[in-house]
Amino acid sequence: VLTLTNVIHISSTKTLDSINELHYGIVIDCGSSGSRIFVYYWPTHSGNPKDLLNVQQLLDSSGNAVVKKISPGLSSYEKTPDAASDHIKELLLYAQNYIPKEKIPQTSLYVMATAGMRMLAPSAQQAILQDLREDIGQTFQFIAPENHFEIISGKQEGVYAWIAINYALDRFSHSQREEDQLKTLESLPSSPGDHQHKTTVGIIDMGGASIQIAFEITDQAIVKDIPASLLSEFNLGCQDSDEDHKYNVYVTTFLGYGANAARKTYETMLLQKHSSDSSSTKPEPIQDVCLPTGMLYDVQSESGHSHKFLGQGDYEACQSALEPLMNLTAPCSQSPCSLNGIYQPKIDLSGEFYGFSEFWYSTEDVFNIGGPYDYQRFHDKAKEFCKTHWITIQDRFKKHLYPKADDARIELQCFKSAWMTQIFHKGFSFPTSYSQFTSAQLVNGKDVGWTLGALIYKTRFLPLRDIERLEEIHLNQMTSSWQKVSRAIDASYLLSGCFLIVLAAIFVYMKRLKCCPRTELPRVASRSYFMTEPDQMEQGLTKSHSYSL
Ligand SMILES: Nc1nc2c(ncn2[C@@H]2O[C@H](COP(=O)(O)OP(=O)(O)OP(=O)(O)O)[C@@H](O)[C@H]2O)c(=O)[nH]1
Repeated sequence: VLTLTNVIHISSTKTLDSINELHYGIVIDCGSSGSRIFVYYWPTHSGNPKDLLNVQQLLDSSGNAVVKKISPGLSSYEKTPDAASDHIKELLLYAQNYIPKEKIPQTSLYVMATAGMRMLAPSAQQAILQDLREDIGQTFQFIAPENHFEIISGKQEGVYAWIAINYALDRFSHSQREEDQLKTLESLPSSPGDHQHKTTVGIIDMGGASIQIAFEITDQAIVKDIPASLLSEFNLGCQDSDEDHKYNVYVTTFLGYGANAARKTYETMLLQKHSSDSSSTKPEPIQDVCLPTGMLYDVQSESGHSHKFLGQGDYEACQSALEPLMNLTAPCSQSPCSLNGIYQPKIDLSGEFYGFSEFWYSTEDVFNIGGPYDYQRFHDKAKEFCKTHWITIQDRFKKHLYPKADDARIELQCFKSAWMTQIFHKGFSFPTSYSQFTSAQLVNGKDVGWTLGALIYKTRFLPLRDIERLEEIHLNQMTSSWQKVSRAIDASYLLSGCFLIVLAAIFVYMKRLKCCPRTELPRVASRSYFMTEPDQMEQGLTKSHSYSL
């Protein structure tokens, strides 16, 4: 028994090794302001088709996420596409140090570009992507077929961000016990085997060049009303038949509405106003209510001319000045509409929303109030910051009183604060009393950028492979255990059979002894008995005994 247990133990240890194996994946976010690499890992899938992969962000030995960002963005290689791969190589050389060497050829690499690249002409986009596809494949051993280098749509970016945060908040698990608890709390009827979706959160992601908004629609009547271009229906489960992970998400993107792009549009608007204003024969600087008081800011126009803007530090005037840029009066063919005449279904204000990128940086970097958003608190901070004289702000900056901010941040904090709040309250129509909005970057220690969602989506079928492998291992283990057990059973049956035969032989022999005493057995007769099966053993003994005589 000991030997059998040991054999099973050894084989299951080997199996466990393969089950506990770690897998790696890399996603590079090529944004308008820079490219950022993220490394993720996950253990082999649990084997339960209802579970998603357990994807984690890779940390270094000090517990810091393996992340690196370089500037400028990939789109800045518009005129020099041949140099684009050097930009990405720098990130990969950094990341590959953190992945076990033997795992590199099994690690998928995804290079995904967003709004900066979307804004380029198709020929420029293709030239950059081609350079990456050729050079990265030759230089690195990662799994990186051509379709792993792509410019993702704003809709994809929004859905990926939505997946990332809901995954980090554990809104995709559907354990029956949790559901039952939830239902008890909500006094909803529960039926066995009834797996319901947890409530998901919505997202608003404001990057440098574009904004995405995405939230789940559970009401089928509203789903039917949403134009296909604004709806994403997807299944995160590894099997199409998996109803538990099917979602209908309203998602839309606004290219050119990201904070940096909006600033450019605003500057163009000021320049146009200045040149069209008959009284503006006076020389520059041009007054800018969206810059801190007294700040002199150099602006490069699209035609390449330099201009000077002078900060007026008037936050509320800035908010009003930005309203025309949101195009709120555009014709709205299906109401209600948000920006640009785009339909946006009524938002359930009892639900939660999370804001990323600019929403996080604008609340946290200078004001230190990232996390749950409070309109009045943010408004007061922003108003105060804008009206503060630029000399004072610079002085504070030099004294490291804004340790999370860089030069670009403090220069545009006033403008970005106004843009963020206008987009949120006027553009997307969240009332100022809405208290379920949180700006975020990390949730439960996980970076919740869209890259995490992209990886979860791209690897959604991997569990199938693991499930098949686990089933195979399980089957082999069952077969080998059964073979061992059945061999053991065979052996014990054989032994018992022999034992019974011996017993029967002894019994027959004893009976015979009673009727024919041994002393009377003639030697010849003994030889003839030797040929009779039931007495075989006794005959042997007799024989040996006789021979020894
Ligand atoms: N403090 C801080 N600010 C950042 C960081 N990364 C980006 N920003 C700021 O946030 C703005 C938006 O940057 P991202 O969120 O990276 O957006 P992006 O990917 O470049 O933009 P899209 O292409 O529109 O998706 C930038 O212009 C910066 O001002 C960061 O790591 N720290």
